[in-house]
Amino acid sequence: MLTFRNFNKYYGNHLVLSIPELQIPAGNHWIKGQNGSGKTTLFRVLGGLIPYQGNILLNQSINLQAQPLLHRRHINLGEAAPLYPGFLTGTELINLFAQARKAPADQATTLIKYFNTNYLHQPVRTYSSGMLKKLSLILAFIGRPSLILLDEPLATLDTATVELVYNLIQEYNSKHQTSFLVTSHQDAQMSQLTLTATWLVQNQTLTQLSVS
Ligand SMILES: Nc1ncnc2c1ncn2[C@@H]1O[C@H](COP(=O)(O)OP(=O)(O)OP(=O)(O)O)[C@@H](O)[C@H]1O
Repeated sequence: MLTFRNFNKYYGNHLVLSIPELQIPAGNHWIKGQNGSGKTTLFRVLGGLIPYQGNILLNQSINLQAQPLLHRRHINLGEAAPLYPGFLTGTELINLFAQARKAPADQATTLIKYFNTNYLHQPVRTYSSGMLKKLSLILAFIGRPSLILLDEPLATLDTATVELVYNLIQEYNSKHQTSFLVTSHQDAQMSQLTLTATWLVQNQTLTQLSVS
């Protein structure tokens, strides 16, 4: 699914990640790593938010940096601490994302009901952190991407909503062959997910810890 070749990410002179050659197959992947190891940086690179050196290919064909439009159609990013303009409502953001990603009809409505979000008519600045997280998850699941990146999706969610997130990941995986990269500091909860492999970000690189 993802191929890294001579990949390096620096902030100024500070090397944060270096992956000379790596393949990540399709499926569900859990990315672990200590605070400051580079997980969010990796996701921001894969989400097309920050530049990098080298090549990353999706499905052997889409070069993420050279084909930004295809990239955006195929990879969705749910950020750990999303920032949205506070004056927009959740509904406005969802409509915008659904239109931009050519989402299937009724997908947004189904997701809104699924996450029981009855507050989306209010501006984003009035949301609690859990309410904001649910909105960011709806936005991450909108469209039909090949890959969804979820950075700390479980943080600030109540137990019932965590369960909903797992079930939706499994559903997208089996029905639409969507792959997932998920970071979490919550080991016990991640074990509920059927994982293809677990990875560790450490010493400025990404290594595979285990395969299911
Ligand atoms: N915009 C930035 N400019 C400069 N350095 C940055 C920037 N963002 C992150 N870093 C540095 O890159 C390294 C990796 O940070 P990153 O946020 O990717 O880690 P993380 O694994 O997601 O951490 P956490 O688990 O605490 O969220 C850290 O040393 C951090 O200081």
